[in-house]
Amino acid sequence: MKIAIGSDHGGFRLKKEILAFFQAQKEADAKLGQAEIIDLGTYSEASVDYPDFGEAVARGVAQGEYQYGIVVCGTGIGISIAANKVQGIRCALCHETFSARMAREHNDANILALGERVTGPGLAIDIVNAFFTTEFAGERHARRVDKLNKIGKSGCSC
Ligand SMILES: O=C(CO)[C@H](O)[C@H](O)[C@H](O)COP(=O)(O)O
Repeated sequence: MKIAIGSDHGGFRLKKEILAFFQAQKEADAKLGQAEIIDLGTYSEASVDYPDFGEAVARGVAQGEYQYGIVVCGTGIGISIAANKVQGIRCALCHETFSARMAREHNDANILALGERVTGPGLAIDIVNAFFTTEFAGERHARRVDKLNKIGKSGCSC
C-alpha cells in the first residue's frame, strides 16, 4: 500500500511525527510497517500555501499512483478543502478516532486530514492508526459512495 503525505508549514511537525510512526511500525515488523510512505513536502517550516500540498496528494491518489493520502495543515480545514476539490477524492478531516474509523468503514475515505494546531501528536497518531486499520464495509455504504463519486462528474444533475 502506497500512502502519500503532504503538509504546509502549519502541519510540518505533525507530518514528521506521522512519518516517525510509520518508520517505527516498519522497525517493529508490524502490519502498517508494510506501507510505503511518500513525502510530497513541505520539507521545512518556511511558510508555504496549503492548497499546493493538498492538491498534490489528492491528484496522486485520484490518478492511482497512491492508494491513500494524509494531509496536514494548522487546522486541517484548508488542506482538506483543497483535496476534496479533486474528482474521486473523499478526504475526511478527523479530530478523534471514531470519526477516523467511520470515515473508512462508511465513506471509504481515501485521504485523512489532520490539524496540527488542533490535535495533539498522541491523539493524531491514534487517528492515523484507526484510519489505516479499518476496512470499508461496502453494502449500503457502497451505494452512497457511488452517489458521492457521481457528484460533479458530468455537470449538474439538479
Ligand atoms: O487550515 C488552514 C488554512 O485554512 C491552515 O491552518 C493553515 O496551516 C494556516 O492558515 C496557516 O496560517 P499561517 O498564519 O500562515 O501560519
